[in-house]
Amino acid sequence: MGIDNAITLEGAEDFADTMWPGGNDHFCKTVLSYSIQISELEKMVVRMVFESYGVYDQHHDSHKESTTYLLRMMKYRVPEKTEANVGCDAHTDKSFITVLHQNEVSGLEVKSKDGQWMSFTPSPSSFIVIAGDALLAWSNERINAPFHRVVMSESEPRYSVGLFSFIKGMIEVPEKLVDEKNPLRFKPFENFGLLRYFLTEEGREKESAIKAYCGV
Ligand SMILES: O=C(O)CCC(=O)C(=O)O
Ligand SMILES: [Fe+2]
Repeated sequence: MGIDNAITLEGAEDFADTMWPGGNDHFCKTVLSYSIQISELEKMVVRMVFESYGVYDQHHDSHKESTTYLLRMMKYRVPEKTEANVGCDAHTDKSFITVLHQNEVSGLEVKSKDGQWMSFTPSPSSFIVIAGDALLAWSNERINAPFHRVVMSESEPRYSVGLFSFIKGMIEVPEKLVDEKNPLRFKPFENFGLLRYFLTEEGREKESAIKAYCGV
């Protein structure tokens, strides 16, 4: 369960109204303040990415307008002796960017491109920024959306909170990120429906085939 439109008071209130009869003002203020501050970090990362690819002026405003945020809070209990793992299975996120934070209990592991699982020592002042599938698509596969998982091996429950940014509607790859060396690639993404080839001739030809594949 998560809070949609997490950087608006309405988003926090909708969630609180579902959880508590009569809502919960204190909860709303706390999560709203957290979400807004972490969304500033997300926006800084987005800005750096857009600037580094030289597409800030042309694409940043429309990107900003179509961004929404989801906040999810997670609890991982200590596994019973007979249980192998009660964390979360390896996956990539469907988001554009995910920003994670957790209590002092470790467990998050991220897979490097060469297949090694890397773990972290949690710190109250550190946030983990992970690229999601939408950023992989937007960057025409230049930015990897890494597999990650949670493996519980400590004797305390683990609490984490994730702010996930999403692009509403279709993901368009900036023209600058498509060239002969990096032709636009087709990937139908679960949750995103279909990714159109906006820019290439090949894409236009394939569009009807893609639509048929996705049933739209
Ligand atoms: O709890 C964590 O640190 C990771 C959670 C996660 O990967 C997710 O919710 O997608
Ligand atoms: Fe994740």
